[in-house]
Amino acid sequence: MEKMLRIAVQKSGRLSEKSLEIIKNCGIKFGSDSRVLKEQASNFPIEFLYVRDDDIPTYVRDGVADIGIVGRNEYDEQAIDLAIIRDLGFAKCRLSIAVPNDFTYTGLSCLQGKRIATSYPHILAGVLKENKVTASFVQVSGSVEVTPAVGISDAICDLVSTGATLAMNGLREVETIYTSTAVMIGRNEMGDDQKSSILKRLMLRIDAVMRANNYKYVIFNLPEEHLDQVARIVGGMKSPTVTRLMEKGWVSVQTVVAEDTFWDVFEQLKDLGAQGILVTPIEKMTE
Ligand SMILES: Nc1ncnc2c1ncn2[C@@H]1O[C@H](COP(=O)(O)OP(=O)(O)OP(=O)(O)O)[C@@H](O)[C@H]1O
Ligand SMILES: O=P(O)(O)OC[C@H]1O[C@H](OP(=O)(O)OP(=O)(O)O)[C@H](O)[C@@H]1O
Ligand SMILES: [Mg+2]
Repeated sequence: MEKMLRIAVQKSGRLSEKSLEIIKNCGIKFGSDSRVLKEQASNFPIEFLYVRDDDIPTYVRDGVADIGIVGRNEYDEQAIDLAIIRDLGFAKCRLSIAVPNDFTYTGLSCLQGKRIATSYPHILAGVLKENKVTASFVQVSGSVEVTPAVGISDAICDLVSTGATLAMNGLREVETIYTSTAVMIGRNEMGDDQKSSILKRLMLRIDAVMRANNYKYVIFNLPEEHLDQVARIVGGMKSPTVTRLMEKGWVSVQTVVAEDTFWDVFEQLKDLGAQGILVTPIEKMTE
């Protein structure tokens, strides 16, 4: 019987949707009912385990799951020796220190002797130690932002993305101590050739999906005289594809452009007389 690679993903929360989306975009079919906590894909040798994110590093260490998707913050907080197989890039957030709006903050030394509420005592302890600050920790597993208002902490250290939760609870961010994205984790040694080869196949697909997400396919018309300049701006995968238009002196150019440089490139193309710029997403992309 063919072996299965077992992946642990968060059952519900900030990581769930994107974790499953990335695997679905690999053409892997699954997802019967959200109450099913273990299921197999119908067209790939992979089995899903839907659990709390805090449990994922231990499950992977103990071999309950072979790989898992967690926030890097959770992985570092638990300090379990595992391998980071890939940074998946989503669930971008930061671990920050925040204080009540009326707290006069001039630096980490202001926290000396204070009570700090957090769900990340290990990461926080490391930063305070480095800065020779001694504080007491109030360990809570959620709703950290409420603790100063109820008098059990003087400051907090929690995850921030938009900053809306801090603002709505009368807190202000004063120090970012850590930044995080979702990562795929696994044991340093899989210890099983069949599973290693399934993981290799899976990563080939995930890489193609991630690369595609970072690029756009761009088509535009251009006065031929500007082709050399444009080729320097848009390299494409090898070089741009150029076809002649019926109208004399004009060409159509097809290329790929990295998402994070897209608007810069767009402006330069406009300046060089590009017209009818069409931009489409790419589904899969290999090197
Ligand atoms: N506001 C945010 N924006 C982006 N990513 C976030 C945000 N908050 C948390 N994350 C990331 O998502 C991970 C899971 O967050 P979530 O709040 O869903 O966890 P949880 O409440 O501990 O869930 P669980 O019920 O599975 O234990 C965090 O460890 C972090 O990496
Ligand atoms: O800066 P923001 O965009 O407002 O996001 C920050 C909030 O998001 C996370 O909690 P989440 O909403 O996931 O709830 P939880 O406490 O149940 O984990 C985090 O713990 C913050 O409370
Ligand atoms: Mg959790």
